Amino acid sequence: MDQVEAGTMLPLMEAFYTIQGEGFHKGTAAYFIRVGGCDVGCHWCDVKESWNATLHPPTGIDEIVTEARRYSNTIVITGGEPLTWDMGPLTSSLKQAGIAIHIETSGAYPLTGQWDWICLSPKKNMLPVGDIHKNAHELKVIVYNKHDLKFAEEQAAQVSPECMLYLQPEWSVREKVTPMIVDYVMENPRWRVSLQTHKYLNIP
Ligand SMILES: C[S@@+](CC[C@H](N)C(=O)[O-])C[C@H]1O[C@@H](n2cnc3c(N)ncnc32)[C@H](O)[C@@H]1O
Ligand SMILES: Nc1nc2[nH]cc(C(=O)O)c2c(=O)[nH]1
Ligand code: SF4
Ligand SMILES: [Mg+2]
Repeated sequence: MDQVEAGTMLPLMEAFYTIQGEGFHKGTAAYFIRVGGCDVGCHWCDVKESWNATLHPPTGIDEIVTEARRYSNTIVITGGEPLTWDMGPLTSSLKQAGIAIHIETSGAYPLTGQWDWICLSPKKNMLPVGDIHKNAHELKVIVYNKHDLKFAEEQAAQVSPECMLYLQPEWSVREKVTPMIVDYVMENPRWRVSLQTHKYLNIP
């Protein structure tokens, strides 16, 4: 559909008001907009239902923004992979409404849109493109095994000096990898631990 190509409609999977569970803004209220479509293919992805964009109805950005502003002055755009789509129209409309806009992204597609906070969560199987590393406010690497710590350092070498660094256990192996992350952060205090606290709180 032309309007989805243009970013004036987006395949909307769900939108919900909750507490940001992860990373730097953990613990703060925000309205989440989950956009469908992702072909990065992380085998442990916790929202595989988001991958097929055709299952999620093309929704006009005016409708998305009207709903969002009823809930919060902070919006997190996630997915799926939001950068699959042109984020320009949605983010300029949210900006006009005076809303702070955050993104959760793998960076696998070119960065579009205007952002107050970029959380980059790079994936080995489809590396970030362009210069998103330089623009990231937060680097959040998911740790599934020991090799992911090496990958984390390779990614950290590409971000700005101000970028916050997080290691987040992959949920299904959290009991195994969390002790390894704890030791790593104590030895490398540039890094911080990020937990998916919303899953412990039983909230979306
Ligand atoms: C579902 S993704 C959507 C946004 C984007 N596609 C990305 O990967 O950054 C949202 C966040 O959840 C993380 N995530 C996904 N599955 C996870 C899992 N099983 N355990 C821990 N974090 C996970 C991702 O790395 C990302 O930081
Ligand atoms: N509460 C809550 N916090 C989150 N932070 C990042 C999430 C995401 O799926 O992008 C997420 C999510 O799904 N729920
Ligand atoms: S990039 Fe994000 S949405 Fe896509 S498969 Fe990986 S974790 Fe899931
Ligand atoms: Mg999530």
